[in-house]
Amino acid sequence: MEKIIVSGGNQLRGTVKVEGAKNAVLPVIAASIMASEGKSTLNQVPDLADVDTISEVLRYMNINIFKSENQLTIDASSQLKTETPFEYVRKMRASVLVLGPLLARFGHAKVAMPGGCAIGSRPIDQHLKGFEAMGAKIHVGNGYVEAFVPEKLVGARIYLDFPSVGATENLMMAAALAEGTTVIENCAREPEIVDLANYINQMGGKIVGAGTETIRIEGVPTLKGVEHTIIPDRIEAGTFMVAAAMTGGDVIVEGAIPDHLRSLIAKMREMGVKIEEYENSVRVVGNGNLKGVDIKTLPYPGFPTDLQSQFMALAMKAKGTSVITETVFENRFMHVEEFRRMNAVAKIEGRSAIIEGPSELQGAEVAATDLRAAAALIIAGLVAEGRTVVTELKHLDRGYVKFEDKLRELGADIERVIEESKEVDQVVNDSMAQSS
Ligand SMILES: CC(=O)N[C@H]1[C@@H](OP(=O)(O)OP(=O)(O)OC[C@H]2O[C@@H](n3ccc(=O)[nH]c3=O)[C@H](O)[C@@H]2O)O[C@H](CO)[C@@H](O)[C@@H]1O
Ligand SMILES: C=C(OP(=O)(O)O)C(=O)O
Repeated sequence: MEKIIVSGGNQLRGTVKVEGAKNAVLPVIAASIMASEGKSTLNQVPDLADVDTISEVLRYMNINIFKSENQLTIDASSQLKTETPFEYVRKMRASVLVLGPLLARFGHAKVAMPGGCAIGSRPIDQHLKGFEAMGAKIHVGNGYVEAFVPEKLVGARIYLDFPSVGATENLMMAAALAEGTTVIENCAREPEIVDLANYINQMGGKIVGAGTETIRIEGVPTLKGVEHTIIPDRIEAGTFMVAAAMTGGDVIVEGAIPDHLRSLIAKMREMGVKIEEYENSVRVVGNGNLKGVDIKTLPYPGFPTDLQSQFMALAMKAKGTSVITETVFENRFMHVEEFRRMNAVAKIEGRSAIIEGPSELQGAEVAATDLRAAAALIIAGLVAEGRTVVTELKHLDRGYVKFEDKLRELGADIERVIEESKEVDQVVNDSMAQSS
C-alpha cells in the first residue's frame, strides 16, 4: 500500500507548472476513434492513470496507440472492435465516452454500464436519450448498454435536462459523423467542451457554438487524424492556488488560464487572498487573515464541483462560517468526515457543509474517498500540526501528475512511501504518536 505523509507548517513558495487537462484529454482520445484515415497526435498529454485506462480501452478495440513523454499517437484507421468491457469502465467512468464515436463511425457500440461511485449515482440517461433522438436503438441488459443504428445516425434537436459534461461530449462526437444537423440545447459550457469541439473541427468536423448553451453540429462523412495540444488543467491549477493560499505562501501557477478560473479567483479574493492574473499564469499571495465565504457548485462558469473539497480545506483556515453547497453531485461530501478526523469543525446539512473556522487542524491518518478529496486532504495536511498520512492514493493518481513532488518543490515536507516493510509502518506510527 502507498501512503503520502505530509508534515504541516511550511509555506509554499516558487513556481509550479500545470499539466494538460485530464477532463480534456479523455474525450479528445475518445474522439480520435472517429479518425478513419491518418494518425492523431496529441501534445501535453498528462501522465495519469486515467490516460492509461482509456488507452487500454482503445488498444482493446485494435487501435494502435503509442505514448512518448507527453505525446500520444493514435492510429484508428483499421476496422475496430466496438465493445468496452466492465474492467475499464469500473476503473474510470469516462470510458463511456467511446459510445458516441463508435456508434457514429460503425453504427454499433457496446459498453459496460458505469455504476455509481463515491460522489453519486452518475446515470447516463441524457447520453442515451440523445443517441435515441439521432435514431439509435438502445438495449440495456446484463450490465451493458448496447446501441445500434441500422445505417447512419441522423441529426436531431436535443434538449439536455441538465448541462451534463459527458452527455454534451458524447452527443457532440456522435453528431460529428451523423447525417444532417444536430442542435444540442442546454449543453455544458466547460472549457474542455470547447477543446473537444476545436479538435473535432481540426479533424474536419463542423461544430459551432461550443462554450455556449447551444451547440450546432453539421455531420460530415469522415474525419481524419490531426495534431492537437490539450488545454491546461484548470482543476490542477486551482488546487495549487488553494494550497498556496492555505499556507500563506507565494506561488506562481504557470499554465493557469485566469479566464477558466473566474469563479475560484472571485471567491478567493472575497476571502482576502491576493491574486495577480497574467495571460497564462496566476500568482497567489496568501494572507494570514482569511475570512469565511459561501460557495455553491454549479456547471461552468459556476464554481466547479471538482474544486469543492479543496476549497473546503481553505475554508477551514478562514475566520467565520463558510457554507459550501454541492449541487452537481448528490453525495460529494465524503471528505467531511475525514476532515473532522483532522479536527475540522464541519457538519453536513442537506446538500451543504457548514464549516466553522479557523480550525486548528491536526495531523491524522485519513483515507481519500475520491480524486479531489485526495488532493484536499493532502493540502489540509500542509497546514495541520504534525503528520498527516493519506491513503487510497489510487484516486489521486487518476488525476494528478507527481502531486507530492510538485508540492515538495514548492517547499512542502511531503513524501510518498510504499508500505513494504514493518519499518515504514513503525516510522508512521512513531510520528503519529509524536504528533498527537
Ligand atoms: C471526465 C470528466 O470530464 N469528468 C467530469 C465530468 O463528469 P461527468 O461528465 O460524469 O459529469 P456530468 O456533467 O455528466 O454530471 C453532472 C451531474 O449530472 C448527472 N447526470 C449526468 C448525465 C446523465 O445522463 N444523467 C445525469 O443525471 C450526474 O449524475 C451528475 O449529478 O463533469 C463533472 C461535472 O463538472 C466533473 O465533476 C467531472 O470531473
Ligand atoms: C469526478 C472527477 O472525475 P471523473 O468524472 O473522471 O470521475 C474529477 O475529475 O474530479
